[in-house]
Amino acid sequence: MITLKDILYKVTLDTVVGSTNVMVRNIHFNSRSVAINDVFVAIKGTVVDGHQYIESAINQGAIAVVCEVIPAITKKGVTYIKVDDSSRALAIMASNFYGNPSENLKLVGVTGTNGKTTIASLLYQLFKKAGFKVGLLSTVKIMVDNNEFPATHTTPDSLTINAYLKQMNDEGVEFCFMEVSSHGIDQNRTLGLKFEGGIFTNLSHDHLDYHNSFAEYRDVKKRFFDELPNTAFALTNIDDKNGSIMLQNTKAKQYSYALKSYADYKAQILENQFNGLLLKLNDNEVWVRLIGTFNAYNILAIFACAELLGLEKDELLRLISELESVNGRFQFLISDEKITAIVDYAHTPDALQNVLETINDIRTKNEDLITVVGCGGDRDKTKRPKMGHIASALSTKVIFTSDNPRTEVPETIIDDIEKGVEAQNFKKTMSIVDRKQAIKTACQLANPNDIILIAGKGHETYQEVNGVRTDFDDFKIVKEFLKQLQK
Ligand SMILES: CC(=O)N[C@H]1[C@@H](OP(=O)(O)OP(=O)(O)OC[C@H]2O[C@@H](n3ccc(=O)[nH]c3=O)[C@H](O)[C@@H]2O)O[C@H](CO)[C@@H](O)[C@@H]1O[C@H](C)C(=O)N[C@@H](C)C(=O)N[C@H](CCC(=O)O)C(=O)O
Ligand SMILES: Nc1ncnc2c1ncn2[C@@H]1O[C@H](COP(=O)(O)OP(=O)(O)OP(=O)(O)O)[C@@H](O)[C@H]1O
Ligand SMILES: N[C@H](CCC[C@H](N)C(=O)O)C(=O)O
Ligand SMILES: [Mg+2]
Repeated sequence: MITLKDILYKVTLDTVVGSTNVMVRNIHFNSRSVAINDVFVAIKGTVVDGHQYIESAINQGAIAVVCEVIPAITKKGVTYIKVDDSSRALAIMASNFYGNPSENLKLVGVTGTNGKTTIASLLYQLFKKAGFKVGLLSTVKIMVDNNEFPATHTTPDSLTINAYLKQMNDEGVEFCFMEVSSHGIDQNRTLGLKFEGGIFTNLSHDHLDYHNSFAEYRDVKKRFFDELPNTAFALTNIDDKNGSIMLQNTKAKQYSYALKSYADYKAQILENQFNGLLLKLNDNEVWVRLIGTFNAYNILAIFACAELLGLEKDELLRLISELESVNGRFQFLISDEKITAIVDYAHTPDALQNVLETINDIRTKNEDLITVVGCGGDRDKTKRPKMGHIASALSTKVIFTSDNPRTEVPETIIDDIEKGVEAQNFKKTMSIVDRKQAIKTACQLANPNDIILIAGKGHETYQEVNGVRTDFDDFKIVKEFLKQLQK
């Protein structure tokens, strides 16, 4: 138990009705989770206004309420705190409640449209290999050193973040790498955390359903760097036209990385093949087992970040050459018959184009590129024809299939995708509703040296149909079929 006064340390209080010298058991922003002696923080959400649940939170035992508007009728014995912005207050309260755990480890945040999961996960891998106890908060999973927990968000809410950071403190974790999404920044989920460093990857059109404009999306990302302390480093991709904008107002020490421009950390691609990249990182040559130009950026960011965190260069280069691709992010295998299979999470037109262009940059005309792809049900329908167009224009053969149809009819989704295929590309395509059969067919169609891309599900381990999730793992399935074909 901790006093309300201690939880509110550094929160700017507008009005206080009642006492802050009360003992508090827990903090909640969802009234449904409130129990006796908890604090309820009322937040105006995107769907409803949490203020309308103040009464029900009190009925469930809330001893205090933090809100932007104190209700007209207050209850005796309950403390009401008015603040300017409840979600900001929540973030600071969350840190205080868990003993400011971000101050007891080195926390690095990765933000940008693409590459966050890849960079954060590879940094986790690298620091583990270097012998440290490490934490990870990512889209794919949460790691408290060796203990794995499922992730529900790319950047969880501030209470969840601090709860995991506290667990990391208890485990003696020294470094933690986390993804910082634009939703996370906008909703103050990372506010009040003490970051040792921040990394910017790149910015392209995304999440414009949530942010009103590209400029707003960019400015939200920039806020993360604006809020870094002067003890932190801010590492940015200067090849991206928004890379320097990110650092305009930061107090942190500024560092840049680039493949094309002048920068503190530079990389040159010496070889780009299906079994990896030969890179020159500043003046050091290193072979990495990751594919494609965008991974050269990711590796460079990792190299720079690890050096800024104090890893010794020679050891760092050796560890970089040992890194393995992240689950479902350009994860690849090469069969004994020399068929390359790539599993990637590309589930948007942009990402799909990116991945296909990367593969086409490496492959020669003699090798076929067979793409297996679908689109999720109950999700943005406008992306379907676009993905149909991109897949068929940039592959030799395409098999359209299902990707979590959810409550929709799978055949209808595939029809929508096929609407984007241009007449001259139709003969390259076929549709197989059953994703397992689609993958099997791709394996049967492939000749030695061909490439199979299975896009859309990446690390997911299920197929969701009508609310039911059954086990499904693209990588395991393709690996099994390619093995069977060898017999
Ligand atoms: C659009 C969005 O980001 N929503 C997030 C937001 O919820 P919200 O504002 O919609 O909440 P709301 O339903 O309006 O409710 C407002 C308040 O009333 C409370 N309430 C509500 C009902 C009730 O009975 N009692 C009660 O107290 C709610 O707990 C909440 O505090 O705040 C919640 C708590 O932090 C988040 O879980 C929730 O994430 C939803 C589930 C979500 O899908 N978010 C996605 C879009 C997201 O955050 N994605 C990013 C990036 C992904 C990427 O880069 O691809 C991520 O970081 O994961
Ligand atoms: N640096 C990069 N630049 C462009 N594309 C990338 C980069 N790194 C990875 N990708 C591609 O972008 C997609 C997303 O990669 P990743 O999961 O690492 O990004 P993310 O920022 O975590 O995305 P999300 O917002 O979905 O969590 C993948 O399809 C991957 O192949
Ligand atoms: N976070 C995204 C991921 C989509 C992945 C794709 N496999 C799908 O199910 O549509 C969503 O749930 O919309
Ligand atoms: Mg991610």
